[in-house]
Amino acid sequence: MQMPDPTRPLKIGTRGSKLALAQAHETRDRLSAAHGLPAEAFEIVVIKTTGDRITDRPLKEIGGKGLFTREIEDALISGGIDIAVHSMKDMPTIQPDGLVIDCLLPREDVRDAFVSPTAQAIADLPAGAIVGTSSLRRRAQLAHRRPDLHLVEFRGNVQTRLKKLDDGVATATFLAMAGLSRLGMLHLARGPIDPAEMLPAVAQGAIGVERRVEDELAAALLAAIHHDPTGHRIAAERAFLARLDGSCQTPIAGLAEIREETLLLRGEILRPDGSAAISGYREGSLHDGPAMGSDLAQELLGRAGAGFFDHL
Ligand SMILES: NCc1[nH]cc(CCC(=O)O)c1CC(=O)O
Repeated sequence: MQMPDPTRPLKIGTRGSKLALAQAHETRDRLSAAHGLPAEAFEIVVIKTTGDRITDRPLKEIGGKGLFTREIEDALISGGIDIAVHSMKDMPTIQPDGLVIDCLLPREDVRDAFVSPTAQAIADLPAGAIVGTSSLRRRAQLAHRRPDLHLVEFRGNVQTRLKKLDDGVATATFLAMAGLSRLGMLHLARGPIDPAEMLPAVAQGAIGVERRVEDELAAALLAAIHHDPTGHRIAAERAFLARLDGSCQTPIAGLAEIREETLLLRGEILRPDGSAAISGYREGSLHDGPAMGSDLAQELLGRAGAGFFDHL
């Protein structure tokens, strides 16, 4: 196989948060191990996105898709970087012309973690307890199960949110187990939440690597670290999301799993205020993910009827 030019390192674009950097390092280490390349063959390039710049407003107010990805994709298109590492959970379902994500790393824990200095689990929270989250999905899921809780907006990276808990702004919050694990902070989780109780976000725990479609060197390098089972699961979940036209404004959850060569997909949509939730299920062969995802989305949309998402 063609090897990277030793005088020109492969530029890996990423956001600058600790979690994003940990993911970029994992990608570099996997590439380095798969191809026997030294650390000098790679350069990590930190790119600031709109979502990173605006930290004082709820994400849904800033609006638009790709708040955490647009600037990185621009750098990829213009050749400033060669590959880009993303949390697939934050990725729009359609990539810009000329870019493709066909490399998924082995998926981490998909579950949400319950984080609180005082309570052991959701059931322990007293009526009226304040819970912080910036995720519309987690907010709607929690409001659905525990309408007595008081939900507040909790923006910022993992460190910022933990600081807010310390400062007593809220009694509890939720974070992805995957993020805590990659940050070496799993001890902060009181415990994982069973997906049957709180279905995770589409693609939670999955890292994807984006490249230019015509970049054959990047394609060959990345093919060696692609994890096929994760690819099938993410394809199903993202097809579900795509058919729902999921934006950051819509509470949607989805999880595909593989059991004995069968792909199992669960999906859920909720009213933003948690006053209703509709869920469904499909199963099929490993390559059926895209069809299963859009078919399940179609069913849920039909059951929901017009205006389902409008309630606030
Ligand atoms: N929206 C921010 C974000 N994007 C990816 C992760 C965690 C890592 C992952 O799910 O892969 C997080 C933080 C969180 O939800 O706690």
